[in-house]
Parts: sequence; structure tokens; C-alpha cells
Amino acid sequence: MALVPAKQILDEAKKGGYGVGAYNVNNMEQIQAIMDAAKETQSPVIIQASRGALKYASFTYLGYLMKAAVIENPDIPVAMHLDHGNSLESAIKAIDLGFSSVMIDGSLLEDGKTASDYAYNVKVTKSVVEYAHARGVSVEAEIGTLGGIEDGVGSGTIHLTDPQEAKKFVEATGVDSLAIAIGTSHGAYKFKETPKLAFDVLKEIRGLINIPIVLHGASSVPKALIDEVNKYGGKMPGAQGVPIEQLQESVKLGVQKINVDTDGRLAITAAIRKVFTETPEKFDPRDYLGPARTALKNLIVTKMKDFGTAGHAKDYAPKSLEDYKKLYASK
Ligand SMILES: O=C(CO)COP(=O)(O)O
Ligand SMILES: O=C[C@H](O)COP(=O)(O)O
Ligand SMILES: [Zn+2]
Ligand SMILES: [Zn+2]
Repeated sequence: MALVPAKQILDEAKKGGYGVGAYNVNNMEQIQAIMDAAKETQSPVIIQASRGALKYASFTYLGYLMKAAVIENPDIPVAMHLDHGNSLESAIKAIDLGFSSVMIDGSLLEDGKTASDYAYNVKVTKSVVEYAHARGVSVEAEIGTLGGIEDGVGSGTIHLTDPQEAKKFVEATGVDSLAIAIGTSHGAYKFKETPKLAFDVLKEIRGLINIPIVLHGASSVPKALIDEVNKYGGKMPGAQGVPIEQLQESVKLGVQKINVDTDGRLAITAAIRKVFTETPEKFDPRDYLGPARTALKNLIVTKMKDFGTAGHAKDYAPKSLEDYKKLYASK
């Protein structure tokens, strides 16, 4: 078993100067594709489930599928991560099911719609840190507000992270990694004009905090995939993401965790649309979910190479949650 807290994977990435993708999952095929890519490239990996994913598939179904990924890949360091948890209760539910890492997104109140204030973010984050660390589970928090489908917070309300506030927040909460807002947003429509991340803000934050930094909304929305989707009947005009070069620059400047959901959705959609267009007589789910799984695996293999994760699976001995429980207790 190589279930590890995301903290170990990200601390090692920080030491080694590379990025690690955290890939969102909703179903078996996505989990298998990501794990196959990790195995092929010998990469440590973070598989993450959002609140929406856990509602869609149920905590139990999705949680156990994620555990299966760990069991099937004993030589790969894997973190099971809750993405955008919005309350202590959601974190407890994930931790009690066996997740090794949780995000508490205190930028929003529990309704998922209303922006919170700094004091609330500190309070809810601290409560999650306390529960999680006592069980060896690592915690990601967020400061600043991402745009797009950050549930309910419409685009136009992006607040770039204030570096001094980030420093204060990390010291006040004891979190293990911090998601920052430097101009990315969730979904397939990230930029109306030329994509440009706020590298100056990233540099300043990196100079002030020592823990791993997380980039949400980091899909590249490759033009080739959008063209493929549209070619087979899709309709996604104006979709645009973060160019890979800007992600690589972010890694150089000190980002360790790179969140990717949208690109996986695009790869799956393009593959399924192709099957349906070219062979409309097909109706066995394996005939379209199989090619979708292969397309997703190929996409993730490329990402693991591009982010620099490839080849790092055996750099270190995986530590268990029990090890981390002791480590946290000794601090
Ligand atoms: O940040 C994400 C999940 O938390 C995913 O971002 P994308 O929508 O850019 O893939
Ligand atoms: O945070 C955004 C992720 O892409 C998850 O999206 P979701 O909430 O639709 O599952
Ligand atoms: Zn948020
Ligand atoms: Zn996110």
C-alpha cells in the first residue's frame, strides 16, 4: 500500500523542483486512466474528488474506487484528496472514509455561494487542521478567490491573493499547502484575451511562505482537443486555458500542485463524440468508455512528463498516515 498524505508528495516535489498534477475523478474509468498513466511514467499522483463528484457517485462508491487505485498500485505513492471541501463536516466524512488529504476551501461559506471573510477562513481551516493532523491527514487551504465555476462566485470576482495575507494565514492555521489565486479560474473559459498569470504575485508569495503552493484552474484547454470536440458535433467556441509554458514557469517559480479536471473532461468528451459520430451503431458502453479511458490516459501521460513528475515514483519511501500522525503530534 502506498497511500500517503499529499504533504509527502508535495514536500518531495518542492525539494525536487517539479510539479505534481492532482486529477479530478468521478468514475472508475477516470481513476484507471490516471493510475495507468502514473504507472507508465512512474509518477507519484494525487487523485481528487470534489463535493460534486462525491454527491454524484456517493462517498462510498467513489471512496472505495479510489482505495482500489491504491491497492492496485502498491509501488506508486498515491494521495486520496478531497477537493474544495466546504466545512469541517465534509472533511470529517472524507477522512473517516480513508482520504489521506483534504482541502478546506474557506473562501466561500458553507452554502458554496457567499464569499467569506478572512476571520471565517482562518477559523474553519484551523478546525479542519486540528481534526486532520490528529489522524495523519494533510490539509490544503485557499486564500484569495478563483473565478469561473468556483460554485456561485461568478467570473469577475477574482481576487488575487494578497501575499502578506497568505503569510499571516499560513502562520495562523498550520496548513500543509496553500491554494493561491494568480489569475487562473475553473472550467474551459478561463481568459477572454491572451492568457497571462500574475507571476509577480506568485514570486512574492513564494518568498514569504515555505509550504507547497497549489494552482487551481490549471487546465490548458488544448486547442487540438477543442477542435476535436467541435469536429464531432460539440459546441465550445472561445474555450481557452493556461498554456503549458505558463504552468512550467509556475513550477519554476515554486508551484507544486497543479489541479486538472477540465482537460480530462475534454479528452473524454472528444473520444466519446468520435465513436458516436464514426460508428453510430455502437451501443455497448465499453465501446465508448474504453476509448475515452485510453484518451484520458494518454493526456495524463503527457501532463506527467510536462509537469516533471515522471520518474519520481521511487525517489522516496512512502510514509503512512500513522507516520504522519506521529510527525504532526511531535510538532
Ligand atoms: O482546480 C480544479 C479542481 O479543483 C480544476 O481546474 P480546471 O477546471 O482548470 O481543470
Ligand atoms: O473545482 C472544480 C473541479 O473542476 C470540480 O468540479 P465539480 O465541482 O463540477 O465536480
Ligand atoms: Zn475558493
Ligand atoms: Zn479547484
